[in-house]
Amino acid sequence: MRWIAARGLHWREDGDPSGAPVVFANSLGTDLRLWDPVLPHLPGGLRIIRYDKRGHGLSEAPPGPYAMGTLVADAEAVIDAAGAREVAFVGLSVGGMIAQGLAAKRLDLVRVLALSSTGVKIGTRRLWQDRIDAVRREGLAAMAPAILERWFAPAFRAGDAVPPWRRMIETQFAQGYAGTCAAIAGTDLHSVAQDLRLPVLALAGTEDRATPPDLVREMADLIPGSRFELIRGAGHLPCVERPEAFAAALAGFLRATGHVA
Ligand SMILES: O=C(O)CC1=CCC(=O)O1
Repeated sequence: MRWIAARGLHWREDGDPSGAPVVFANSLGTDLRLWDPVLPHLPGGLRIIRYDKRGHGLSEAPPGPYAMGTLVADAEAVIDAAGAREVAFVGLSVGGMIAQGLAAKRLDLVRVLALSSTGVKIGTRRLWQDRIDAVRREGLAAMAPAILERWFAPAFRAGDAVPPWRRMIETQFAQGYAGTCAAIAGTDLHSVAQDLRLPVLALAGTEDRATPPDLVREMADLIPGSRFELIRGAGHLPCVERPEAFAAALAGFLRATGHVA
């Protein structure tokens, strides 16, 4: 367990300490355990760096609203704390927005991007304000059923794997959740995406109701030379629902771009 005191951020590393660095950024309402199902399926020779976005997991949850620039600066701080450079940055949903912002700002830190279940703009200001009002009024436990419906395809929800993910939602900070909603509401990366000049993989779950495949494809179409792949049968969190397929797509991309042998 590692800690960046100046920013109140929790991060950790796994895998090969001298391997090719891969940084993972999680989505709204999740913490770094989001990536647990994928790690066993990744190739060897990777240095896996994960962190809890501010307002989530073991990181601090200062009062919001958060700005996307602050979330990007947090990602920079994690990479600096790890002493890493030229990382592969993997971001899911708001984590994918952070990834785009980071690559635009600090191309020296990032070599390739994998953007899962994300877009250049997610939802509307009205939608996010409603979400902020709901979390302040009701709390995350009351919102969990609706969140799980957006996260997972019906087949996954019908099985017995959902309770730990419900717990993950319920144990996040309401203040951190609201602060992050505000960051998403204020973010439009249309012009940023068009100017990205690095290898990018865009991944979409065919059953995703939060960031449907068309939204992910819109982002991929804006990024010159990017690659778009569908993960069949998965909702918003393909790393949870289809971890082997997610890992295979990521590993194929890391090999194709020479990030790992
Ligand atoms: O709506 C959700 O809960 C899914 C989501 C949207 C942005 C994000 O990070 O997660």
